Amino acid sequence: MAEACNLVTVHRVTGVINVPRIIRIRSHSPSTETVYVRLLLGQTPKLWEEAADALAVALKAERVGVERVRPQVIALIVQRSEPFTQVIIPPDLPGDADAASLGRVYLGETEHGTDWNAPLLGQHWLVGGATGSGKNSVTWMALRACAPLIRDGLVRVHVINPKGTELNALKPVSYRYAENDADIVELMGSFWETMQGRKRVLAEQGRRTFEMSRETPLDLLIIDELGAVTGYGDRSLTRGVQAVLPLILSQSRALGGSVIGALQEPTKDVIPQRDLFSLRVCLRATSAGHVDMVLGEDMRRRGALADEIPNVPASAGIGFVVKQRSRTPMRVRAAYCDDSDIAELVRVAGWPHTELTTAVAG
Ligand SMILES: Nc1ncnc2c1ncn2[C@@H]1O[C@H](COP(=O)(O)OP(=O)(O)OP(=O)(O)O)[C@@H](O)[C@H]1O
Repeated sequence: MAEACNLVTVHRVTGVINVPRIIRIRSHSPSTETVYVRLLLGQTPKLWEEAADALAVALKAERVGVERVRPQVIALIVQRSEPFTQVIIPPDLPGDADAASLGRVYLGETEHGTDWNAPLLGQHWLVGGATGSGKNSVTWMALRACAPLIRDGLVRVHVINPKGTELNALKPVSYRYAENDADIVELMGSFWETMQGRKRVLAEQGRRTFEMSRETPLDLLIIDELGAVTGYGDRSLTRGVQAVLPLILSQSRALGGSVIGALQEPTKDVIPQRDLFSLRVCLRATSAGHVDMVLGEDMRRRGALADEIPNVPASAGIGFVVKQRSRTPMRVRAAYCDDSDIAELVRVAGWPHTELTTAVAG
């Protein structure tokens, strides 16, 4: 196999063929395995990345990703078939604020059969993907983790929903909610003012880092259709948003402001400061170019084949993230919140509010 893919070396004098040694194979599931390979002298991980397509054909695999493990050792992620054949059910909502850890939010599963978690506190998330790819699943999972914290006043949700769809279920539990252009610009402006106010509070308290409390809650800004508000929307909208969004993205993390943005058509002009989003997820994409635009340079070549995810409902929620440590793409699937899961999250997040409304109505 290595020979067919030009991954062997030949001794110049003796003519002996050196074949890279397989150190270990780990099977995560019938569909995915990791093969650890010791590189031959003179070989680079990049050489193997460039041979990934040929390796996939030779191994009869759908995809081969190449991960740098340590000097001279790489791991080949060999995906033979779709690892995610079932919809992933979200775990129970955390019952109380203590149980909800925003340092480690459960989002779904990885191709290695492990939980897919990501920190939300002090982080921004970007979710790219074609229409119908399931972008909102990631947002809903973040909100489920936040539900008891919203109820207890420790998290405030600011929602920008230009399409007025699905996320409108959040209206009753949102601190701020906007659908039309003027309201969106106003909401963004007030979010930035909140962050500036927070800066003053922290300075007065002599603190440099934010701690989540009722006085200083986590302000979570959710932007559905980031592209519309930063790029291809009406000029008054995009101008207003562009005036503050870069400031919010660059300064709010340490002040208790997090942003989750969803994006359909990832192009340069609509992704503001991509690198400020610490978690970037690329679900099914319509073009190869979109993948690197969301995940970062070279990620498609290194195995994030999001544009090859079939455009069928059974693929919703499947995509790629980049492992922080090795900078290698990893296939993931977000858990799916159905209408009853969303209703439950809104009920828990809005509990005192709902109680109050019921009491008044009664
Ligand atoms: N994580 C998931 N697992 C399984 N199915 C999902 C998942 N997420 C979404 N779906 C299914 O895919 C459909 C499309 O999802 P959704 O509308 O969230 O996609 P989207 O990317 O937000 O699309 P748009 O950009 O058009 O709003 C949903 O109606 C649901 O049936």
